[in-house]
Amino acid sequence: MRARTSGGGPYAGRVLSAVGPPVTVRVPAKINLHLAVGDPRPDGYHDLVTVFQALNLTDEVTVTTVVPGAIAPGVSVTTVDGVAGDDVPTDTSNLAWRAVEALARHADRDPDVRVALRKAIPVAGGMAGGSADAAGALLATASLWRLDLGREALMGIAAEVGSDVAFALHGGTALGTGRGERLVPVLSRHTFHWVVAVADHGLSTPSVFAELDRLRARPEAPRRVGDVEPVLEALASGEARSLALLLGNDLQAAAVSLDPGLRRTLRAGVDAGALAGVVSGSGPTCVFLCDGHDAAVRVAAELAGVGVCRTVRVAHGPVPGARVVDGEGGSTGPPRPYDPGPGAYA
Ligand SMILES: C[C@@](CO)(OP(=O)(O)O)[C@H](O)COP(=O)(O)OP(=O)(O)OC[C@H]1O[C@@H](n2ccc(N)nc2=O)[C@H](O)[C@@H]1O
Ligand SMILES: Nc1ncnc2c1ncn2[C@@H]1O[C@H](COP(=O)(O)OP(=O)(O)O)[C@@H](O)[C@H]1O
Repeated sequence: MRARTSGGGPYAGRVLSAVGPPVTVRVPAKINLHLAVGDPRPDGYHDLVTVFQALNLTDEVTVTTVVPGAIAPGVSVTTVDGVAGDDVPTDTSNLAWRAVEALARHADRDPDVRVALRKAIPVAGGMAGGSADAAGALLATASLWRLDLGREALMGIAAEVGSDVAFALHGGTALGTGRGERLVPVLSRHTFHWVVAVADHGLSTPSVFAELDRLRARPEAPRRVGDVEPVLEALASGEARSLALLLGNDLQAAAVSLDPGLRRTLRAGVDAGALAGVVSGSGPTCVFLCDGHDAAVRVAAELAGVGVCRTVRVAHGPVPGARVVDGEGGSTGPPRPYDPGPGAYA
């Protein structure tokens, strides 16, 4: 079914796409188990060597075809699980919308969709919630439009939208280089159990990178994290205790410098019985590796009682990247053009 708009508005006279059922994609948050940050590049970015892991803390992105007079183009946001969504834009600066626009340019068509975000990933928390929404919007829109896109093409568009978007599509555990957008799957045996301490405020990613540059310009520059190889070996062994000794993040010193209260959060998690804790990405979320699910539940309960953060969540990883989900709001149509494949969470 194709429809032509009538009357005014941005799509007046244009041929609109077939009005198929909405597509819903579930997409995970990430944490960085290892984050080595290089010196600033001429383009303002920093080269990274990072190990991402996707956690079962997910946003849902539903993309619906615009119906003139009924469904307007744009973005709407609802939050769940106590997530504070005030900072999430609903205009064209929303990363999910930017992803739709990037895909529309690639497909040479109008971005004639409505994007509904259901956010459970903390905002500006160092868990790449915006990037997750962008990845979800890309996959959902590509499915809605039944674009014949390969994995490489979709990953390329993802990397244009933001450094972490490609990983949100990929999921699992992966080694990221460049800005973090060049990915290689990492063998990760077993499931790792985490406690996620969500702060009551966000930290701006560019400010944290800038603070690291400032700290590194001083004589007492923070120590850099070690090589990534031992981290990869610990992941392959599946030993949480080995991995705990190796968690490291060059941005942690900068995040703590901007938000000294994080020191207390990190200490409280370990005092509560976690094997180790680390700031995720640019923070301020802190994640704590625990010795199994039951231990994580105990640590979460104790940490929640200390009052060092807004909310505490129990999570595990690795989990798959962005996936079309069936059910209400989802689509049960024929196979989708993009399939990240089983290697996505080796
Ligand atoms: C730090 C990390 C680690 O995974 O995660 P978050 O803490 O944001 O979740 C990422 O590298 C963040 O990726 P993302 O949030 O997509 O960043 P982008 O939108 O690409 O960049 C935002 C800004 O951060 C700085 N930036 C980002 C990535 C990078 N490799 N070097 C940088 O210097 C730049 O100032 C850039 O303008
Ligand atoms: N869909 C989105 N969800 C969350 N934040 C978004 C989104 N689109 C744009 N933003 C902006 O990006 C900033 C960083 O958000 P987020 O991706 O959640 O954190 P981080 O970069 O720390 O992982 C937010 O403060 C917000 O202004």
